[in-house]
Amino acid sequence: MNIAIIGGGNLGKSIAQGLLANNFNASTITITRNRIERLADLKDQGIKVSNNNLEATANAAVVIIAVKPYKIAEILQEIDENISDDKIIVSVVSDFTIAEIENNLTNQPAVVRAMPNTASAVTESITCLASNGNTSDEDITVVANIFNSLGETIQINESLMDAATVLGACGIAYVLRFIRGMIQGGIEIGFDAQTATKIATQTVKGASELLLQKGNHPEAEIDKVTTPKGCTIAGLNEMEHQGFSSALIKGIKTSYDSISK
Ligand SMILES: NC(=O)C1=CN([C@@H]2O[C@H](COP(=O)(O)OP(=O)(O)OC[C@H]3O[C@@H](n4cnc5c(N)ncnc54)[C@H](O)[C@@H]3O)[C@@H](O)[C@H]2O)C=CC1
Ligand SMILES: O=C(O)[C@@H]1CCC=N1
Repeated sequence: MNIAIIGGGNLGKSIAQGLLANNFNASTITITRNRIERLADLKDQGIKVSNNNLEATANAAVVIIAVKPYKIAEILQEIDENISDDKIIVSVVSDFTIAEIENNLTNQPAVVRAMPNTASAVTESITCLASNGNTSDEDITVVANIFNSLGETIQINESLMDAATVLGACGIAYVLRFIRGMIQGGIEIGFDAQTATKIATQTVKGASELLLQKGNHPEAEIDKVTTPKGCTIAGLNEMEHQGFSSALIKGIKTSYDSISK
C-alpha cells in the first residue's frame, strides 16, 4: 500500500519518521514539499521525496495532507484528478472540515480527519480520528493502523475535532512549556541545565505513566506526594494562588475559541 504525504513540514515529517520507526516499508512512502532539499534526512532513509503532488498521489492508496490550513483547498484541487473513489484522503489540517474537503473534490473518496501531534516522530502521539459516510470499516482500519504506528488512536465525532486539536495537538506545546518552567526552577535551586532537564523530563514521564498504568485521578496520586505541612503542598498551594490551573484552563479555552469562531 503506497502512502503519499503532501506537505513535509513539522507534522508531515513527524508522521514519516514515525512510520519509519515502525518498520513501514520506506519505498512505499512518498513525501512532498517545494524545497525537497529539506527532506534529505528522509530521502537518506529510503523514503521517496518529491515536489510534484500529482506524481506523488498517482499510485497512492492513502493520501495524507499535512499543509497549512490556507493551502489545503488549492492542494485538493491540484490532485483532484488522481483522487478516485477507492482512495483514502486523510487530512491532519486543523479547522478544515470533512464537508469542505468533499466540496473541493470531484469524486467521493473516503475522507478521514486525523489530529495527531508532533510526538508522532517518537511514536507517542495521541491521534483523534473522524470520518465521512464513504469510509468503510476497512478504510478506518487502514488509517487507524497508520496512526496506531505513531502512538495511540481514538475515534471521535467530527464536532469534537477542534477540541481534539487544542487538547492533543496544541497540548504538546503546553506540556513542553510546563517542562521548561520546571527546568528554570530546577536551575534556580541548584541544578545545572542538563541535570534539571533530565529530572524534569523523567518526572513528567513518570507522572504520565502513573495515570496511564493505574487509571487513577491525578489528585489521588497528588495525595501520595503531599506530606502534611511538607514542601510539596507549600509549593502546590503557592502555584494555585498564582493561578496555575486557572491559567491552563483559560489558555485551553482561548486556544479553542481561536479556532471555533
Ligand atoms: N505542527 C503540529 O503540531 C500540528 C499541525 N497540524 C496541522 O498540520 C498542518 C501542517 O502543520 P505544520 O507541519 O506545523 O506546518 P509546516 O508549515 O511545518 O508544514 C507544511 C509543509 O507544507 C509544505 N507545502 C506548502 N505548499 C505545498 C505544496 N503546494 N505542496 C507540497 N507541500 C507544500 C511546506 O513547504 C511545509 O513544509 C497544519 O494544517 C496544522 O494545522 C495538526 C496537528 C499538529
Ligand atoms: O497551532 C496550530 O494552529 C496547529 C494546529 C495544532 C497544532 N498546531
